[in-house]
Amino acid sequence: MILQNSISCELNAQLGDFSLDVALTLPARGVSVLFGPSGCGKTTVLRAIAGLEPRVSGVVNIAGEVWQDQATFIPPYRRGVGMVFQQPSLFAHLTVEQNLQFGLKRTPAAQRRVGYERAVDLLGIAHLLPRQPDKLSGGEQQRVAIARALLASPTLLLLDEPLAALDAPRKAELLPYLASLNRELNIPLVYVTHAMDEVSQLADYLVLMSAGRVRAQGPLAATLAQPDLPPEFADELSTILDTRVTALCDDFYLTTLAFGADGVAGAGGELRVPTKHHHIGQPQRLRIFARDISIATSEHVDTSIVNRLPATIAALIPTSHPAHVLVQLDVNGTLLMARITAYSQVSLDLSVGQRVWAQVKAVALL
Ligand SMILES: Nc1ncnc2c1ncn2[C@@H]1O[C@H](COP(=O)(O)OP(=O)(O)OP(=O)(O)O)[C@@H](O)[C@H]1O
Repeated sequence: MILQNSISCELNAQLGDFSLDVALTLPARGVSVLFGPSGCGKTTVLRAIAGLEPRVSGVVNIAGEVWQDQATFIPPYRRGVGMVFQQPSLFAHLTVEQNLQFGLKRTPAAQRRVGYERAVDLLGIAHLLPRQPDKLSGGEQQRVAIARALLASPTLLLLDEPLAALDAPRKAELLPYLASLNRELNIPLVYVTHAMDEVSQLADYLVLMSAGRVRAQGPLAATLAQPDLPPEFADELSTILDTRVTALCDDFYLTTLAFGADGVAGAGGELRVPTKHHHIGQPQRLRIFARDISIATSEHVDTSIVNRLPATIAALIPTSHPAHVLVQLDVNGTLLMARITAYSQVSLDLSVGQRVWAQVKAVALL
């Protein structure tokens, strides 16, 4: 089945003291990430989509196909979802190759959407095929588990904190493989995490959850730039920028990245960041937290802050915290969001339309 349009869920449950009441509309392509603190109900939503939570009532509609409603409950084995969990659950007595063959045999040849070679190649596990799972690192085991799930040709791949059990280097090793699944395959991913670095690197669509409710949802960049993010997510407020490498300064190990309105690199402005194996012309996505931009009414050259951008104040927006104000900045057509104190707004006498300098204190490369 080719998925089109959307994955739509309305889910309700009372599990002891915990109540779940969510309505989601996820695009049926790309990576949708459910993000929120521990215990907010992310896993329960994922399991309900897979048909593993009979206690959850409501509607699960996958691109027009009803998996659950008042009259219907398609059993899990007929939903054709692939699941990957925090702990890779490989068969210990089988080699990697035999584990993969197990996934492959679950789907008749005519219905296969991912070939064996392709899955092995995508996850970079050809050299691991003869080994037993206990001879693999945690990250390698997880790559095999993902390949096995893919080989069952799922209509939807559900990943529940697949990196949570890994240390930082293993996590960094696995993230690019997950990102490539999105680019290379036409299988929608729904990904649960409480790690924001995974969100910004993987998500096309973001759902912010807390206490069994959806607090915000939408395309990644638009959701993170939403001025009215609920207080528990206010620190996440940020601008995602798509940039292109325009210069490399080897003396100081700095890369110049140009961004622009309508995707024209350089039309908006330039940022310099510590070099990370860049080459000229390379696309690079950035995240700039609103709390990492400060504002000056004149250019400060006597500062260690490398990135200073001339901007116009497009909007001044109160936040749920009285100490903070959001400043929407227009940098030649690209909008950046800054968070400053209400005290600074008053003492600098900031107003909409004013020309200022945005001082960017930190940039995260995604
Ligand atoms: N059978 C149950 N009885 C009572 N409460 C339950 C039951 N199953 C789950 N819960 C509660 O439901 C809430 C949501 O759990 P869930 O695992 O979905 O959260 P989560 O956001 O995925 O958390 P984590 O990030 O820690 O995995 C939790 O507070 C949990 O204690």
